[in-house]
Amino acid sequence: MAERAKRARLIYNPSSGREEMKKRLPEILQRLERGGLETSTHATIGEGDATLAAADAVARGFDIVIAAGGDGTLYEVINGMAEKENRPPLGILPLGTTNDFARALNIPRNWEGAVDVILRQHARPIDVGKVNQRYFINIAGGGSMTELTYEVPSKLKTMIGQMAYYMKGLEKLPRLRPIEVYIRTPEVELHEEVMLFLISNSNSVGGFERLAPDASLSDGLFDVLILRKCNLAEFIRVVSLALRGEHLNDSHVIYLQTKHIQVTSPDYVQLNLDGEFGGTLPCIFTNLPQHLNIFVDETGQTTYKNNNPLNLMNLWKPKTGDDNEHENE
Ligand SMILES: Nc1ncnc2c1ncn2[C@@H]1O[C@H](COP(=O)(O)OP(=O)(O)OP(=O)(O)O)[C@@H](O)[C@H]1O
Repeated sequence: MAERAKRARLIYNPSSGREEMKKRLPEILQRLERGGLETSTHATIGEGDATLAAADAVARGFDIVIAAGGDGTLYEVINGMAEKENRPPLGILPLGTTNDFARALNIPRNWEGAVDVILRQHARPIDVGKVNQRYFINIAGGGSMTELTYEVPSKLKTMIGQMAYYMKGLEKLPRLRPIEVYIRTPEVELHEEVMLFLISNSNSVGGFERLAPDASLSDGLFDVLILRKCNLAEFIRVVSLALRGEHLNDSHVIYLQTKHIQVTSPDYVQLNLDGEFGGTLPCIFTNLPQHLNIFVDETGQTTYKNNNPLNLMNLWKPKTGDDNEHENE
């Protein structure tokens, strides 16, 4: 008896990035089908819909789930899958304004290359972060500037792409304020006034490629970076060091690795999870080791061009497809 074709559920956000998915859908479906994946689609209609669609795809027994869009869509899809017992492998088509996680996995930014990664079905087990009842795969953070990613209106991003982040970042710079936090891990306890804290799974975050140089996506550990209270000049200096990966020895920076971390604060602190609003403190972060299988480029051929790392405008600039093409395209 012939083996049945694998069934894939393609969950896509038609509004992602420059709305490329709307144009490319027939070609993407054709390539997936020719590559042997019987594919059906779900177009998301708004916030939270990709989470419902992913949970539904798991319940209906699809062999593969594909998230097409930006980091926001990926975040929602992961939140629909992470709780489930039988989690099918996940493919990513990075067609959003920000695609930090696809970048961390070296998934090609061009749709043909990304589809081919899915068709080769080389899965890598990836850690997932759990915070209260939500999940993240790339980074969680709180404090100055971390709310930037979800404060920029989607329409503005569609219209002017990354410029929208520059504008918002400049607007916020004079209003940087420290927050008071209590941080508890199995290894340390801290009580500090901090500008921000980041709890990272990968090293590719918001345009910083060397933020957590030892971060591994599969080691069961978070890389935690905390920036102590500082003034504007010091803030900019540490950020420019971070762009070169030279910030870890700075006296304002606390760096540690852990699998479990509790953060509380007397202040009102919003959480950013993979670029989306993720509730407020207090929070408990737990690393779920190798919780999801994600298709990656096993050939190692995908490389990303580095933008000018000394350009301070990169401060607020998540990498994009528009200015971040692959060298091997
Ligand atoms: N049909 C839709 N129309 C408008 N927004 C939608 C729609 N479907 C989903 N969304 C929302 O769009 C948000 C952004 O999606 P996504 O990350 O894929 O695109 P993006 O262009 O990279 O934007 P961002 O930079 O905000 O992540 C998601 O958080 C999702 O809730």
